[in-house]
Amino acid sequence: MSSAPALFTTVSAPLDSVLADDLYRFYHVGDEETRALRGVSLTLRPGELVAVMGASGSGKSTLLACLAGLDDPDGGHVDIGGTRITRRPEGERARLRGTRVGVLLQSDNLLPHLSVLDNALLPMRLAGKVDRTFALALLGQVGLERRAGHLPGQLSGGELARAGLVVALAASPQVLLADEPTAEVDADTEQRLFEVLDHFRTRGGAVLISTHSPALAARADRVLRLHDGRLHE
Ligand SMILES: Nc1ncnc2c1ncn2[C@@H]1O[C@H](COP(=O)(O)OP(=O)(O)OP(=O)(O)O)[C@@H](O)[C@H]1O
Repeated sequence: MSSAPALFTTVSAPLDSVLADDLYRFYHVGDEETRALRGVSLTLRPGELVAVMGASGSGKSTLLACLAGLDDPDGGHVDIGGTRITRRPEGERARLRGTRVGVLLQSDNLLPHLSVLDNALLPMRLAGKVDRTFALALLGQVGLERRAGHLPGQLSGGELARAGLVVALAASPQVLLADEPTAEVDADTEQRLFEVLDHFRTRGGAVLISTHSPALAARADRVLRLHDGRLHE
């Protein structure tokens, strides 16, 4: 499986894949203020895999959501391949994500009434490039070829994690932003998922993951640590 043929076309992005400049995000619930991000800056370049680690509640999911343009920071901005995603109309953000960014959130990416294969074909349809052979090859790479016709509710937790990654990568993005892609999977499944990330990185994709897994972080090019809303390399 790890010696799979080159699945991803080589990405050539001349600019930083992701540039985050001085991000602030404060949440307010009643009188309670949570300072989730306090001046976070980072760059993610083509062909690198960066892991963000930090205690539960340190702001990792908030950072990922701001990078993906799913949430707006209160201060600072994010550029994807030189294009601003922060505080842009939702249609523009969705287009940018659809063409350049694969997003894998903690709550999985799959629509419950579509088969695993149809879930993988959906982002391709939105990006205007349906490639069933590629979708099946990706499913094969994560060992899910025999689950293509199953509904998400018929998969195990580890299988769901693998299918979610396939959906995030289906439209051949330049950037993958994945929030704890190996949460709640066993060591073998983590290895399979890493191989897919590594393959994507080798072909020039830029990967940023949040993780609690020291084993996964050890295989990243860089590890960033979030503590009290600030990043430390
Ligand atoms: N929508 C929200 N409203 C209010 N507070 C929030 C909201 N989302 C997150 N928070 C708070 O912001 C802080 C950062 O949360 P976040 O989910 O980014 O942390 P995390 O590092 O991803 O945690 P975990 O590792 O447990 O997933 C936490 O204290 C959380 O309670």
